[in-house]
Amino acid sequence: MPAKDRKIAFMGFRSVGKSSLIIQYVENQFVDSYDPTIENTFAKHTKVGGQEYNLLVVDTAGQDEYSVIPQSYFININGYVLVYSVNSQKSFDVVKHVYNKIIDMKGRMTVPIVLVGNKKDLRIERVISEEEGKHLAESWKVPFLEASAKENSSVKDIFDTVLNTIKQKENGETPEKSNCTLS
Ligand SMILES: Nc1nc2c(ncn2[C@@H]2O[C@H](COP(=O)(O)OP(=O)(O)OP(=O)(O)O)[C@@H](O)[C@H]2O)c(=O)[nH]1
Repeated sequence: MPAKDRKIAFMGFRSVGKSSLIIQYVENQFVDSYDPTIENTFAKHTKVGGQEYNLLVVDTAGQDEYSVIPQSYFININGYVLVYSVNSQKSFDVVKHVYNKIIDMKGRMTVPIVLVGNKKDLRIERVISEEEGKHLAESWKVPFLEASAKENSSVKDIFDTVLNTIKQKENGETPEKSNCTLS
């Protein structure tokens, strides 16, 4: 099977760790300093479920509730990773705004999205429980993961999950449908 070209965008509030998750995945390193992103694109060749991918990852400038999302983030993007950090209520609120904007532009049924709660290593500072994240993802009917770029926890899972979600949507499956049995 030839490698498939896929492009995904990471979105969410400032400083939630979008760049850190991507750099951990692409370069296997964690940088503790904070350097706000304007926009970056990273390339990585990967294999998920026997399928090879030429993956492009767009690291966006952090959004807030007032951001107008550039048209380019809606064109030629196959899937979205929406990130909040578990120590920030504001980032959890902003991720809902970003979701609504994507859905307005792309339509609920067609758009592959994964919700990620990052910085799960910050146990004492946590203000968003895992249950709250799970609940939000369930209401959107999208996969949910908690991760830590710092501890390299569940980072590869994010990318595997978004590529699998894109594949399911392309095959016309929903997670519920693909699990159902006919009697
Ligand atoms: N403890 C902890 N800190 C993290 C984690 N991920 C990122 N950080 C830190 O959070 C800060 C912001 O990380 P970035 O990756 O730059 O966040 P961003 O979402 O790309 O930020 P913008 O470019 O402003 O949108 C940096 O100081 C990181 O070192 C994590 O999993 N745990």
